[in-house]
Amino acid sequence: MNFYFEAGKVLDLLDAKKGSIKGLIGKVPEKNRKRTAALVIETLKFKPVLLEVIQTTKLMKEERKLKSLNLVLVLVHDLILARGIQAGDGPIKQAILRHKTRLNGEFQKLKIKRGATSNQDLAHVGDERAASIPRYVRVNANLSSQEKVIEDLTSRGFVLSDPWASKQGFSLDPHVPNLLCFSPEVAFHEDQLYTSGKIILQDKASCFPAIVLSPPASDDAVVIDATSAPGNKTSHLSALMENKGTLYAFERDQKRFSTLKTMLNKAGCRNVTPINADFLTIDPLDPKYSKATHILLDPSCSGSGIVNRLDYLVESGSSFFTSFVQLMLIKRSFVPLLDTDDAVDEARLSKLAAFQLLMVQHAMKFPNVKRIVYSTCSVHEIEDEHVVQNALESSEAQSGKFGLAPQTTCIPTWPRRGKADAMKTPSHAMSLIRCLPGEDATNGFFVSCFVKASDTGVLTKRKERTGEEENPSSATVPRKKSKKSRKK
Ligand SMILES: C[S@@+](CC[C@H](N)C(=O)[O-])C[C@H]1O[C@@H](n2cnc3c(N)ncnc32)[C@H](O)[C@@H]1O
Repeated sequence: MNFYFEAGKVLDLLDAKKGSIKGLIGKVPEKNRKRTAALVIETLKFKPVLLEVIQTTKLMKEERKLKSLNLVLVLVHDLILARGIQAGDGPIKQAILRHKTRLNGEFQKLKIKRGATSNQDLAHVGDERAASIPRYVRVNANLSSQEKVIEDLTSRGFVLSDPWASKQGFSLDPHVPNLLCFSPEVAFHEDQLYTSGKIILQDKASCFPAIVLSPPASDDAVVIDATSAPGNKTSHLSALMENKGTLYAFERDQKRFSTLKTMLNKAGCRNVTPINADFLTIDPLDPKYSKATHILLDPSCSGSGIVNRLDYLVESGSSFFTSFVQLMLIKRSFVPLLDTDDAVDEARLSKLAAFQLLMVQHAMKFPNVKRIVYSTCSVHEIEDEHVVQNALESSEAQSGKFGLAPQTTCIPTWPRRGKADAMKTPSHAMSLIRCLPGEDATNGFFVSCFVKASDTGVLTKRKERTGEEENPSSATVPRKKSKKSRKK
């Protein structure tokens, strides 16, 4: 059983972002290392299928002894996809064997449903589009500088050149300051720049929200990251704030909160106050938080934009599909996340969208907030443009006079904007940012930014110039009719 425990532990550590597959397997006692490596990789390849089988059979719900999802995953892997569980009898093995027939049955049903002719057809082989995504490396300005990192890299043979031409080449990203692009084959998990927190491995698109929020860098700044773990965007915000002021970082999940704290510590974020709480329960008028002028909302989403699934499972953890969340779903039978049935999918997306809208509306209640960024790693309109449209029409937006920030303040040179036909006023889509996997050298992503009408600055300038109040951002503000126009 030992070697199953080792494999389960490696998967736990991968979920907690405590290292790379290679690094963590290197720490497994040598006698079990080879076997553990094979089991971990094979389990990751089949993880979505195994999760679905475990969920459908209600195995973990019925067998209270089974507490670790990752241990169950490796055991069920061997039961269904290998030569059976290679361990002596014990209560955990027995608990799983009691469901052997159903587990095998559900697996066969799944194969038929997916039109698979062999088990390998169900393996997660990654997405071809993932191959077009460079390895992005963000320099953590809290602990280093682009200049110093480049100096270090070039002293080790890296060259500023085309990252697609060789493994040694890297380039500066044209849209995100402090972001370097390498060949996807380059791994940095063991690199001292990474282990020391001087660089952060973060997809380009997921750097957009902090840039668009553009938080102030002053001692009296108050900023909120409402949904923080694992903390990539929090640490980015902290760096943009030059480690000044206060950044409240909320995270409702306890386990992810502990990952967040580790990450913030490693990244030298001295201006961040992490709080293990549900953002929706925070009183916007609480004197501690009411001063917040900028809020980042990157809530749980379907993760449909993430194409580097294997990398994603072991690296980013920034979506719904972490084992911990899966465990909660499997144990408590929450939303049937893995159901491929269209109707269930739609219901799940609607539920997510309703929650996402609530988060935006709640952020709009903070009395001093000027700028709110809402982002997802989803490509579904329902979680993206529709949430934005509904938020614009909400009473919170009306009373707070929120509209969309103009394109000029939302990475204006990024060419792919929101979907015009998904917005009531098509031109509003220009304020929104979309990233398309396979086309944009990033994962799929969506970013929007709400601003108080009076805080765009554009309004006044344009009024001064032309005497009228039309501008790209004010055009997106749902305005109440003036007394004059109401009379007409
Ligand atoms: C997409 S992840 C955030 C990723 C993070 N921004 C990053 O870049 O590393 C969403 C996170 O929000 C947390 N979350 C969801 N709803 C929340 C709420 N109401 N209050 C606080 N945290 C919440 C989830 O537990 C999850 O860790």
